[in-house]
Amino acid sequence: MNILSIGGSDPSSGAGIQSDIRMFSALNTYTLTVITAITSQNTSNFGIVEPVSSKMLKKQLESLFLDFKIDGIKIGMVYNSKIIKVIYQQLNKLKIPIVVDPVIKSTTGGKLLEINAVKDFKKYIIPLATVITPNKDEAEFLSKTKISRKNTPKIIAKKIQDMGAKNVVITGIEGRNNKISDFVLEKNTKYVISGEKISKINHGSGCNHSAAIVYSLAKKKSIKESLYFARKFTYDSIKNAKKIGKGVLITDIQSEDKIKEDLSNAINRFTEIKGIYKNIPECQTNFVFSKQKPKSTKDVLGISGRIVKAEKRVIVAGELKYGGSKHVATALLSMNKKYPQICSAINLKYQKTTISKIKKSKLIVGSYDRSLEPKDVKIKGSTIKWGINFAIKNSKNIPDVIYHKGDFGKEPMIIVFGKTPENVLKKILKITG
Ligand SMILES: Nc1ncnc2c1ncn2[C@@H]1O[C@H](COP(=O)(O)OP(=O)(O)O)[C@@H](O)[C@H]1O
Ligand SMILES: Cc1ncc(COP(=O)(O)OP(=O)(O)O)c(N)n1
Repeated sequence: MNILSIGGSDPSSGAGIQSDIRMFSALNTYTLTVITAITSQNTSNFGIVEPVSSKMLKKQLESLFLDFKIDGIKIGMVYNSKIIKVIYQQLNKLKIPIVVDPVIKSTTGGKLLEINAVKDFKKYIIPLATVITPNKDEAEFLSKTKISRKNTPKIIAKKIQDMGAKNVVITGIEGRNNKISDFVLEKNTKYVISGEKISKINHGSGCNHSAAIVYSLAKKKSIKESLYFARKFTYDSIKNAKKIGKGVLITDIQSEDKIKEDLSNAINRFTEIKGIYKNIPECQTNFVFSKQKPKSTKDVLGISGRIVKAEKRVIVAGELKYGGSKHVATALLSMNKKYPQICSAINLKYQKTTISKIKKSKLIVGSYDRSLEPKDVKIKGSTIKWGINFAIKNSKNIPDVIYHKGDFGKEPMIIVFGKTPENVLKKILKITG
């Protein structure tokens, strides 16, 4: 799939064209780009803007339209009237989804749309939009109306829809109980998408949101499905935002490929630890790594077979697959529910020597006694969940390791937890060998 991003260059790659390339790549989508303006900005300050000429803009667009099948277009920073008019001339006959992110001011205070271009923005760019995604301030600015009890988000969204956008999403409306909501006016239907507000000031969430919407629309999903997808995608990107520069955080997506790469590297290194075969239990070992906010074992990457003992070596039997692990993944899900930063785990053979090494190292250890398992837990088969929750409850801090000594016919086990497979590996190195 090919998606075209039309917008400004942000050298810090936190927003604009460079951010879109990162996001579409994380979604395994080829990004075509047309630059409207070059900006100088970083995570703290906004410098200057140099718009490209109309001729340059037109040539960029023509060169792409002549060569590629384009499945969707995202429009970000357009800056001035000349740019706006060229975009309109080139795009107004297209029949593919177009998402407009009306960027007016950057988080760092930079001007992304000239004030004397606002009229043309409304006249030419807004009517191109299959979906337009103003944040609350942008919606108030475009509609010239402050959101209030009288002037509800619906009234404001309708004003923007009347300018020609087919569907309007007003993002980032803050509510009570740490909630943040997006108000949607889809043709004649209205609804609200609400969720938890992450307390991070970030660069790029709006760009990611509109990028994810166009990606999903280009995959022929409905407006509603696309908005829910984009909301989750953006939430993950904010959750995973990193302090790369000195100022605001830069949003990022932990791509599935990166999860695979990290887990695969850690598994390879695990198999090379001297004498590690002594730590493989009878039921063998699995090593898992989850996506952010995993909901079920389907969001946890693990080995579809196991890491097995072959005399004095260990070998990986099976492939990395989401849903590949049941037991270790279930233990991780219980831990992650309480401590969302914990996304990786491995199970090892229970040995008294390992437990005493764990106790000597500074790792935090929790345990549970399977003979205390309530009957209904046994019947429901939710032993692991019960055990991990029991150990968490009885530990003041996040346990690095949880073990149980088994029960009649049940093998004792140690599970090592960490934020990443690399983090788990570091803990294993402290307690094995
Ligand atoms: N702090 C936050 N926590 C969770 N979601 C957020 C947060 N800030 C914005 N969002 C969501 O991210 C998406 C992009 O919105 P927003 O960041 O408001 O756009 P913009 O960058 O244009 O201001 C929306 O779905 C919005 O609700
Ligand atoms: C070139 C460029 N385009 C867009 C923006 C807006 O980024 P930001 O201020 O972080 O806002 P959101 O991406 O979160 O809407 C920019 N700064 N530069």
